[in-house]
Amino acid sequence: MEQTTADVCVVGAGFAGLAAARNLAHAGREVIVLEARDRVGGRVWNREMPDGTVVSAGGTWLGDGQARMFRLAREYGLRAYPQYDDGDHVLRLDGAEHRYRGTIPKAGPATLASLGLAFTRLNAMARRLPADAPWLARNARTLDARTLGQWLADPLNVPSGTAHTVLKATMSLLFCTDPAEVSLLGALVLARGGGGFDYYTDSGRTETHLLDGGTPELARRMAEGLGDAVRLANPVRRIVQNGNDAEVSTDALTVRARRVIVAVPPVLTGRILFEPALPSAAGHLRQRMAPGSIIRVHTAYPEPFWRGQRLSGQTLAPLSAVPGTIDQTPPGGRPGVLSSYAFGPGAVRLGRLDPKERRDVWLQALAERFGPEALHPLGYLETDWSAEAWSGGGMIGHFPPGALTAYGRALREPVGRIHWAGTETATQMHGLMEGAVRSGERAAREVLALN
Ligand SMILES: Cc1cc2nc3c(=O)[nH]c(=O)nc-3n(C[C@H](O)[C@H](O)[C@H](O)COP(=O)(O)OP(=O)(O)OC[C@H]3O[C@@H](n4cnc5c(N)ncnc54)[C@H](O)[C@@H]3O)c2cc1C
Repeated sequence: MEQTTADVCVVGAGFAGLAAARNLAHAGREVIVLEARDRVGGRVWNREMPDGTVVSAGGTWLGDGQARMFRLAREYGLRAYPQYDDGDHVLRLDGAEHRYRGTIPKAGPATLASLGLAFTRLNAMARRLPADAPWLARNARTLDARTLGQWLADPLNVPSGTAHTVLKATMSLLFCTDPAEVSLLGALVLARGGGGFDYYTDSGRTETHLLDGGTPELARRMAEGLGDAVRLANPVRRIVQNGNDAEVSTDALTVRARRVIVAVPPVLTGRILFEPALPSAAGHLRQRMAPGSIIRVHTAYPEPFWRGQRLSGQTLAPLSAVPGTIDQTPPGGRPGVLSSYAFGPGAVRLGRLDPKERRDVWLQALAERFGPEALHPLGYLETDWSAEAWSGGGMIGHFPPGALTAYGRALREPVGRIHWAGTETATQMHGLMEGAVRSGERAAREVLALN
């Protein structure tokens, strides 16, 4: 067993861990980053399709408010290019196809009024939350006892049935789970950090740019800058705290450090043995913050043929097996790449099919929107984030009812020498790559303030 020492040991080399390590190294601290996978990036991942096209299969788009991500991309020499946005988006509802541009679907005045009312009410509730301590809001218990699904199902909040269908699909997309599993208070925490739900649900604000080479290339370059400090294929099994330092152990290595930053998806802290055990709130909170299910499929075609039909490639079909699609064609324009998604219970159902059957269902769903050309891709690549052992699902861990008011204080509160990072701990841009970077920087500041 190799033994080594560092000022700070960072667990996890996603954007949160890398941002923390980078800032600590800049401040002159000796850092070691232990990463379970044989690659860095965590929930960002570049994968090669059968035709050789490389696609970003996890966190991909930057948008308004992702200033740190844009800055890091510039610093590490990566160009941001705009998302293809010409042509019509499509909303498929009740067997009808509504083409629209911009953010507001043409879905009838009652539906639109209902959507507007719901967003106004949700945003007003979100704005009233204290960003750092939503569990202290005056009505926190009431909000936390209710699910997002219950709130959406109340006709006083969402009078139109069609609007309910759209909102339920949109929220399932955001949390990758049925809104019945998400605390209303927890959902508002996400909204609060982006300035409102309309930010997270407006691709014209959240998905404005991609990085040439992909966001995983940015993570790779950040890790390269840290040199030998990043130790891949080293899942942390145990963290022992004693009087003077902490001992962080993998199967092959023990790092003795004065401080530890744990930057793994919250629920995966349950795989680490803490000695002494974590205080009950810290453990219980993380056990409850499970991620949802998301299957993402990339299909490559000789060219982005939908653009010829004056379609942007962006579609929402709440009742389809594959509710969402977006154009992810590389900047050169060839091949044409569509990224499509199944979320929550829909993704779980599709995951049960055998691969051939799932591919057939998937391509058929694309053909309903884009025509028969969609049935014959050059390449087809599935990424099921639930099958990723070191993510356990995606896109983010959510708060179930009761968790925030009972244990929320433990979200960022250090436990002895252990500090917490990860996008789920971010107060701003929570759930996004920007939130991950911000959380890593915050954890680094905590450590620097102490030593
Ligand atoms: C399909 C998908 C699409 C997304 N789309 C977008 C998008 O377009 N824009 C956007 O901004 N965000 C998007 N996101 C969210 C974004 O990817 C995440 O918010 C962000 O990458 C999380 O970073 P993190 O560092 O907090 O966690 P992670 O990236 O999960 O990093 C945690 C790291 O810890 C490692 N780890 C886990 N356990 C251990 C252990 N015991 N020992 C050592 N290492 C361990 C993991 O391997 C991982 O590398 C998307 C996510 C997914 C899954």
